[in-house]
Amino acid sequence: MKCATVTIIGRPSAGKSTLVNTICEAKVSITARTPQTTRNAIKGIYTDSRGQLVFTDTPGYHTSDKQFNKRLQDVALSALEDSDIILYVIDASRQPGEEEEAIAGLLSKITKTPVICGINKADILTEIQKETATSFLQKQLPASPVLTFSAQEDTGIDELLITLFSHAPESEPLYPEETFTDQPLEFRIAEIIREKAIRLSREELPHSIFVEVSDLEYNEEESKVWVRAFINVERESQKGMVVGKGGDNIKKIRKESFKDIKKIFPDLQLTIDLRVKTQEKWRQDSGLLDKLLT
Ligand SMILES: Nc1nc2c(ncn2[C@@H]2O[C@H](COP(=O)(O)OP(=O)(O)OP(=O)(O)O)[C@@H](O)[C@H]2O)c(=O)[nH]1
Repeated sequence: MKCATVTIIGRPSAGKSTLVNTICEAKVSITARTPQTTRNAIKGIYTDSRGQLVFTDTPGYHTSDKQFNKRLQDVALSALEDSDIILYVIDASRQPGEEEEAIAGLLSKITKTPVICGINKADILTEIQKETATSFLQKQLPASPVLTFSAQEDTGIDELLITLFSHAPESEPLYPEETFTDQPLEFRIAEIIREKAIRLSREELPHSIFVEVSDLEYNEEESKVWVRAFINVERESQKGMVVGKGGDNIKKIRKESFKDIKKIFPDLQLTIDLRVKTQEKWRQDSGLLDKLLT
């Protein structure tokens, strides 16, 4: 059997979360049109007769030196050093630019861990865009194989898995076969709510939101489960944007979250108590950042 930990790196919105979801066929990470929505190193686990691949979905790599982005960068770098394989995903519909060069430059310095390059969004790329991206990657990372696929359309993914397994070391699986994520339940629930809150709120909000599941109670006799969660915003003024007029928006967030959380508890009667709270400057609170990023 083979088993490898695979760290996915790439610019924000390259499609890293979509790729993990497609491979693992489960909603383990969150996707949204807003860049940099993935704050944690989330694992998706894929197992078949060849062995097991454990994916770490790194946050978007940023060159900014602000504390928040710096922390994201630290997470990406520490995850890279620990893995068996690095999968570098690029969205070739955008020009490479400074950020892409920074990532490629960083990866070119890695000698011990194999780097596999993936050109994503093949479904919307022109031949010229594919060629430009391929030659960029061949120049920057001449030792790395380059594959083209569409995470969204699920094309080229089988070839990607073949390449990943060919670089995976011989080893016993790290997780039981049926596992697709090792995230604690509270975290999965918080991620579902955060995704809905981001999708349903105005553009300027996303980075100011984090979700905390404060209570998760089961009543086995009555087949009931009760969830209390807080959507935390940074400023009092943002609270209204999440809650919406007459509570309209928060109701929508709860309704949409309910559908996905219900899938986790199909046989239980689910109640969600969702509230909005202001926690000023949470992004500058390093204690809280530690909690969220580990
Ligand atoms: N056309 C097309 N769109 C894609 C594909 N893969 C991802 N997308 C879209 O690209 C956007 C970003 O995808 P994500 O998976 O959230 O990207 P990410 O790299 O995880 O982003 P961060 O978490 O911000 O680092 C979403 O709107 C996806 O639907 C693809 O293969 N084709």
